[in-house]
Order: sequence, then structure tokens, then C-alpha cells
Amino acid sequence: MSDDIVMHLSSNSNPADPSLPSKLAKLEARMVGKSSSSPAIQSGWQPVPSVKYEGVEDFQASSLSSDSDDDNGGEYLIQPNIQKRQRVLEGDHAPMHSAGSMDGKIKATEAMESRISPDDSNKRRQGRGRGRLATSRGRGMKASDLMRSAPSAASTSNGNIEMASQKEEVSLLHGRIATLEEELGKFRQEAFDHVNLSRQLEKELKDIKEHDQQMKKKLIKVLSDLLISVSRAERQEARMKIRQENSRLGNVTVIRTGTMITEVWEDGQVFKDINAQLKSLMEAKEATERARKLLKKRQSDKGDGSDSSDPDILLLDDVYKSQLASIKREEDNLLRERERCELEKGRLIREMKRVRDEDGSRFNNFQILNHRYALLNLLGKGGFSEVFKAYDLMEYRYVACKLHGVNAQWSEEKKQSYIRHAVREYNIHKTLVHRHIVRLWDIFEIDQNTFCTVLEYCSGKDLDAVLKATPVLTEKEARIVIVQIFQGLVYLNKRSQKIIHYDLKPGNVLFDEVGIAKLTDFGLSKIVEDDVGSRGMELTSQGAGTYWYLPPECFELSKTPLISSKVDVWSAGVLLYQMLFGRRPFGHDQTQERILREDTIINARKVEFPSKPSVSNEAKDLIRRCLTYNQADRPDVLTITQDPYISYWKK
Ligand SMILES: Nc1ncnc2c1ncn2[C@@H]1O[C@H](COP(=O)(O)OP(=O)(O)OP(=O)(O)O)[C@@H](O)[C@H]1O
Repeated sequence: MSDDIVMHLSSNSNPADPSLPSKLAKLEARMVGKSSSSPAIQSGWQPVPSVKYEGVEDFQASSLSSDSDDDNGGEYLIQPNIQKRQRVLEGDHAPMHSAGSMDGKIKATEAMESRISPDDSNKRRQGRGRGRLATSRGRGMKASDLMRSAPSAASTSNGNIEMASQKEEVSLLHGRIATLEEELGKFRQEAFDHVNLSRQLEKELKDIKEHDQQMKKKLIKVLSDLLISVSRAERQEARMKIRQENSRLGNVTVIRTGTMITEVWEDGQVFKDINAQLKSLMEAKEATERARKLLKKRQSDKGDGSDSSDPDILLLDDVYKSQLASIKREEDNLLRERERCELEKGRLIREMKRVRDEDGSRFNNFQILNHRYALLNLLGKGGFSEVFKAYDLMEYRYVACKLHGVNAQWSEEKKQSYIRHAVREYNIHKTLVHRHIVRLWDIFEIDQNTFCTVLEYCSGKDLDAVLKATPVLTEKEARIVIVQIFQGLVYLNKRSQKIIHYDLKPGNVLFDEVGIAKLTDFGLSKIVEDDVGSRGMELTSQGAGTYWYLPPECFELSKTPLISSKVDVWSAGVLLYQMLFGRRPFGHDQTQERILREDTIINARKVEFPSKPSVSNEAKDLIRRCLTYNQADRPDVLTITQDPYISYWKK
């Protein structure tokens, strides 16, 4: 039996359709009442070969179509079924009457329905059922017409058996339909439940999202409150420490001379104590030297040299000598202690300046910038900027917020030039991603005169602070730092767009919490354009930079200097020298102005090394190569980094 038949029956099994029971009743009545007097049986039935009666579908069609002409055509209705029955008995399996095959069809239909939505399948089933019904009727009409013209040859008993089997089959189908409808109902209920569940889940998701948002807000509030209270505590501690150090190391006092008020530094107790001890040592030294002189005089006054072996005199002389040696030792200790205190004093002065700058900053009250960066304490103040430690509330990490202030008094032209400069720096810096280069995360405007760049936070000191605290590093430490600096420079020179840093100095080398060195401040950097030849690019910002660290070509006045990565090689050489010897190779004690006036760098033809501390020849050779006076002879970044002293990590 085809799917269509199942559909057809299913559509007719609808209790709302009363026609099926009446049709069945009619069918039964015909079979019972008319079969014995059937003329077809009397005259003998002749099969009609041209009529195709294959399966129930056709039987259904003919039986359904026959309900309108039961008076004259009923006797023929069973004929095709006898024929079919004969075929079945003969082994023709084409028509699918058996319950087994019905079952198979129904199962296939169910399987199909399970793959499509119950509603859809139901609709389709009903639609197809109706369509097939109309078609079957059409075909049924033709069949019955033909049958009317054909003589019937079936016996009554055969007809009864056939009818009984049809009835059974119909009731079976009714049962099936009822099961299917029941299942359909279940599917519908399930679908309804799923829709409800998905609505409920959607609502729950929305609630969770809202809750998440609220929690996030709370978290940010708790986090920033916590950060603020830690920062407040740090501020208090810093000020308390300064007060303690002030009495020990010194403080700023105000001196009034007429109408002029000047601030001067007054040393603290530790310096007074050391100086007093040095003074008394000096006095003791002088007294001992005086006594020794007297002894010598007594010896020479006698003139006969007889006392030269006088044990008393010999002993006294040794006592004086030993006393002088002891005084010298103490003096040396005190001088070393004073030097150490001087370094502490320097640190205190910088910290006092930082705190003063922090108190004077308009950003000192823990603002949250750009709804994201919680400003904490001031790290330091540069020429036109303040750098604050901050916390990124979105990425959950510390950052350094550099606040660039454009002076409101500046002319519009100067403001624009400054902003252009900063944006240029940002555009260069933001593309740099390397372990030895400070990352630039973000830039945004705060108000008309202020904008902020957000940098990777380096919690260690910068190299300038390190060298102020410990002017001479061991060679091993110095080498580790310079190797990292060169690695950063190699990165800048291996990009498709090469960059000259141009402002390498201790203040622009930062350290993170685990001591990794990173280059920062690309404010004076130059992008080396593709068309620049091997001789270098024009230096358009002559005069900028820190002169102790710049090579001779940057001071060329007769023509526009041509520069290359060799500028950074020179600066790195100066840095290595300074780390090893505690001073810069050229113009160490000179001011920037004096370096220019006296052409210090223009005359820096040969580098000299102090005898102390002792440094390896490899280090000295590298410094000499970096500080090659003639730019043409000086190696560039990629060449100098082949030096074994720098490439030692490859061993
Ligand atoms: N990314 C950072 N992480 C931690 N500290 C930083 C960071 N950037 C700068 N600082 C610190 O902030 C202070 C000021 O930095 P800034 O670069 O403004 O100073 P500068 O180099 O002295 O000034 P200028 O750029 O005007 O020469 C310095 O002490 C520096 O160590």
C-alpha cells in the first residue's frame, strides 16, 4: 500500500468526516443484499484486461466513487477484488494488502515525520490525502464506468470473505490512524513544551546577563576602591618616609634675601654626624702628624744619629704611623658612607619632587579615565607630561598613563605642532610589539588641552634611577642590559619600515618587575623611508635629543646631516661605557649648553678608558666600535650585533 493510501485513509478517519462509516455500511449492504441476484454471476464474468486494478488504492477509488451509483453498479464492485485475490493466491505481490507491508509503510511514514516537524507533516499529510482523494475519485470513476460495462463473475461467498477481510483491514487502519494521531498529539505537546522551555531559557539568559553586568559594575567598584585604598596607603607611607628621611638626610629650606625668596638644600643629621666625625679624625690626624714631626725634630736636633736605634723612639714612630693608618681607614669608611648618603639624598630629592608634582597635579584624585583606566599614583613628570601608574579595569592589569598637557597659553600653531608630534610618536610606537620595547596600548583625548597615551607598566626602575643609585654596574650586569637594548634595536631594524630611536639614554630604558629591559619614548624617532640610500636620511630635528648620547654627525652645522641606525649604535656605546665606568665618555661633567658651546662631541675623536674598574678587552673593543667617530666607518645595528660580546647568548 502506498503512502498516499495511508494518507488518504488517515484523512478519512477523521471523526469529523462522517462519510466513511456510511460508505462502509453501504458497501456491506451491497455485498450482502445483491450478490445472489447479480446478473454478472448468472451470465458469467468476463475479465476486462484493459482495466488496471492493482492494489487497494484503486479499490478505494472505485468503492468511494461508487457511492453515488449503488443502484446499477454495485454488483460490479467486488469484481476487481476477486481478480486481485486471485493474483495474490497466484503469488503476485505487487499490491500491498498485508498488515506487514502496511506496517512497513506506516513505520516509514513515522520515520519521515520524525524528521520533519509534527505540525508540518500533519498538514502535508492532510493536504496530500485530499489531493490523492480527488485523483483517486477521478480514476475510480473511470474504473467503475468500465466495470459497469463488464459482466460480473464472482460468487457471493467469495464476496463475503473479501468484504470481511476489507472490513478487518479498514478497522486495522482506523487503529493505526488513532495511534498516529495520538503520537502526533504527543509531538505537538513536546513541541509546545520545547517552545516554552526555550522561552524560559531565553529569559534566564537575559537575567544572567543583567546579573553579570551588575556584578561587573560591583567588581569594578570593589576593585577600584581597593586600588584607591592601597594607593592612599602608599601615598601616606611615601610622605612619612620623606619626613623621616628629611631629618636624617636633609630638607629644603627657604632663605629670604631682601625681597628674594630662594629654596636651598640643608643637609640632615647623618651628614652633620659624618662631617663631625671627619672633622675630629682630621684633628686627630693633625695631632698625630704634629707629634711625629716633633719626634723627627728631636731626632734631627740630636744630630749624631744615636737615637736611630733608640727603641723608644722607634716604638713611638711606629705608634704614630699606626695611628695615622687607622685614621685613614676610618676616614675612608666615613667618606664611603657619605657617598652612600649622597646617593640616598639624591633619591630623597627625586622622591620629594615626585610627591610635590603629585600634590600639584590635577589628576591626583583617583579619576577613572575613559571609563576604564583608574589613575593611581604619579610615577614621574617629564617635560610636558605626567606619568601615572593606573589600572586597566577592562584588561585587569596595571598600565602607565602618560598625560600629555598642551599649555593653554601656547599659540594655536604650537599646540598643533605638539599634537602632531605626539600622534606621530603614537603611530610609530603602536606598531611595535617586542619583548624589549614598551608596548603602547591606547590613546585618547581627555579635554581640549590634554590627551593620554596608555603604556605597558614597568614596575622596576629606569636605567637612570639604577645608575643614580649604583653608578657602576658589574660587567656581567652591564652586558645583560646592553644585549637586551641591542635586541630591541635589531627588531627596529629588521622591520619592513626601519626605525631610528634617536633618543637612547638611561631614562628611556625601563625595567619590568622581573628585570627585563625595555626601550621607550619614541618621541624623537625617525622612520627610515624606503628610498633612503646607504648614506642615511636627512636629520630635520637637529638640536633635539640629549647631547651626551648623540654622535658627531648630529652636530654637523655646515650641511643637513644624514643619519641612520648608526646614531643608535653610538648611543648604545655611550650607555655601555657609562654602566661600566660610572661616567659618560664625553662631556660627563658638562651641561648640554656647554657641550654645544665647546663642540665637545664634535671633538670626541677617541675614547679613553679609566684604569678602574677593570673591564674586559672584549667590552672595550665593542665600545670602541660603537664610538667610531666617522659615521661611514661605524657599523650599523645589524652589523654590530654580530659582535661576539653581544651575540654571546648564541653560544
Ligand atoms: N611605561 C612606564 N612604566 C613605568 N614607569 C614609567 C613608564 N613610562 C614612564 N615612566 C616613568 O615616568 C617618569 C616620567 O616619564 P617621562 O617619559 O615623561 O619622563 P622623561 O623621559 O623624563 O620626560 P621627557 O619625555 O619629557 O624627556 C619617569 O620616571 C619614568 O621612569
